[in-house]
Amino acid sequence: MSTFQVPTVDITPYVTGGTPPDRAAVARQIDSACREIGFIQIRGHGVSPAVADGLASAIDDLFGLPLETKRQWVRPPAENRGYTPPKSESLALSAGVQSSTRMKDFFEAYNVGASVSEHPGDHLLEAHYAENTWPDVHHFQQRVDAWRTGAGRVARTMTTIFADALGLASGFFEGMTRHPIEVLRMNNYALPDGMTVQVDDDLIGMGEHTDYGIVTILWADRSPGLQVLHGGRWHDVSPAEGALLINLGDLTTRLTNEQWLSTLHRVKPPIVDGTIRRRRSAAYFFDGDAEATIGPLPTFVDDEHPALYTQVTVDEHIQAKLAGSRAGILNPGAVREAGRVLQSQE
Ligand SMILES: O=C(O)CCC(=O)C(=O)O
Ligand SMILES: [Fe+2]
Repeated sequence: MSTFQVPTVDITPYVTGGTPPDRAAVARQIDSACREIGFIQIRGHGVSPAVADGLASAIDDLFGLPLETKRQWVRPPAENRGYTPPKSESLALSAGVQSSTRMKDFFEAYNVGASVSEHPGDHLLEAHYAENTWPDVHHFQQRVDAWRTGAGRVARTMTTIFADALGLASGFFEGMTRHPIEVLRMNNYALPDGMTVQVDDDLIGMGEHTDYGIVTILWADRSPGLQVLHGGRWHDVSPAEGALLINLGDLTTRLTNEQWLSTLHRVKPPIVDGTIRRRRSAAYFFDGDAEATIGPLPTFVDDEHPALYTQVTVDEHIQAKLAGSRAGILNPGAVREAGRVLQSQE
């Protein structure tokens, strides 16, 4: 495996009010990172280490509980909330890639997100804004909500930079993120005691997929396992101490008519002495208003660049993705993502 590096960008000028030239320099760096890689490591994001430590400790307290205890917080597949036991989801199906012979992904997860009650008075497509189930873990909600608030702020800062970098009107993304679908998925990669699987190269923590929305803010501990597809090969990615990973989702790819890429990624934690080395991560998905319509923007379409996607609502797009990952229904709308995975396997 090569020593591939994702670009690092310090976004301080957008967090603490930098000068216009400083901001323009950040926007240029983000533009080239999004065109070439679709994954960025950011510094200067302003979320305190104490808040990150709180998130990590909440993850540890929760996933350290017995499987049977955690199972009481499982929610139906249609609601992207609560506990997901190991081997319940197949992320590759969300990307339109069939993996019938492969065992399901072994990650376990806990999802929380923006709920109807957080947007009183808005008429929401309720399926995307289900209420949260909070586990019976001391101060779990406080610790996790502190992270959600910080990650939400980073997501909005990133979309401000995106508008500048893409030459769009400032405020463009605000228009489609008044009450965004927003989910924090906390992931734990470790085989629970008593689970027997063949520990071989096919064992996958989380199958290859692109994220679904506008942008993802990814906190990860520094255990290896995350890999991104670039130039037809999988590369290991690990954030530097205190940095956050940012990756683009499919909605941004659709808006930019593939000028910017939602990068395929997967998780394969290393196997040491026949067992999996534990890894933890938390992906904050910032997905746009459910009723917003998304398609290639006119500035990215011309005779040489015909529109590669039709207009869809965020609701339709996210539902098709979740049906793939959570309900096991291959996503027929992910033709272009599936093509990228299959190309990498040739
Ligand atoms: O565990 C990781 O680093 C990646 C998680 C991820 O890709 C996701 O939750 O969508
Ligand atoms: Fe992901």
